[in-house]
Amino acid sequence: MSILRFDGVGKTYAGGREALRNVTFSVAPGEMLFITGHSGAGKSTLLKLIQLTDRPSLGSVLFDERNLSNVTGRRIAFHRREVGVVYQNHQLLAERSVAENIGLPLVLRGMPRAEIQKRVSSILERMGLGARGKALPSQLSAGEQQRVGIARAMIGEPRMLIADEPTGNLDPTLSAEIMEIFAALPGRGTSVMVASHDLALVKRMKKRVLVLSDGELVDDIAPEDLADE
Ligand SMILES: Nc1ncnc2c1ncn2[C@@H]1O[C@H](COP(=O)(O)OP(=O)(O)OP(=O)(O)O)[C@@H](O)[C@H]1O
Repeated sequence: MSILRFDGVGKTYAGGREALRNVTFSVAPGEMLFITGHSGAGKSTLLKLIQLTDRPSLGSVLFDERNLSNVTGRRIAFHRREVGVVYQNHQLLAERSVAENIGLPLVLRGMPRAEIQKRVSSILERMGLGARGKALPSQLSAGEQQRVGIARAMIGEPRMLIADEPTGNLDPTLSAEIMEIFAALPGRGTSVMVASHDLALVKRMKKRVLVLSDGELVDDIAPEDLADE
């Protein structure tokens, strides 16, 4: 049983650039893994195929045992509810409070306000942002803003959380702190997949690491094989 399975996936962009070649791996429910590789290795392309912002040219992507090539039209929006996304620059709404930013995905789903408030307070606590709900994003530090981005992606209890270079704008200490937050997220039923070019940082987290090079999956390192590095 897997939440995500790539089976012989290839992606060639218009113009002939082959971004992914014969990529096969699977992710168990609640598993945490990193994906790393040099710039242009194909990390963002792989994440786009999970969000259905792009489609494979070859092979198949299965999410919760469903082939995503059969997910079209209105069903794309339902699929995206199951995939929380954390962005590098967090993309928070500047004029909305932290609590409003985090609750927005639930407002869009029409959830009752009291239930949204309850969930938002709980996730604010969990992210160590308990006192910052009424603040505007600009009043927070870079690390706090990224924690708000993670909270917003998690609030809908997605089956999988994906993040593309979530520490790209942070200094090394904050980057490690944010990666620790990702590493602590699974175990509540959400699988987490974080892309980062920073191999040294990723290896320190002692989680599974997929390594892409020129579009090919060249390594799939188990946490126990990172223990002594
Ligand atoms: N929309 C596109 N059209 C054409 N080529 C693209 C497109 N998006 C990405 N590419 C190319 O596909 C390859 C893989 O890009 P991708 O963004 O997936 O790599 P990445 O590993 O995420 O890199 P980075 O760490 O720099 O973000 C690169 O050569 C890139 O130039």
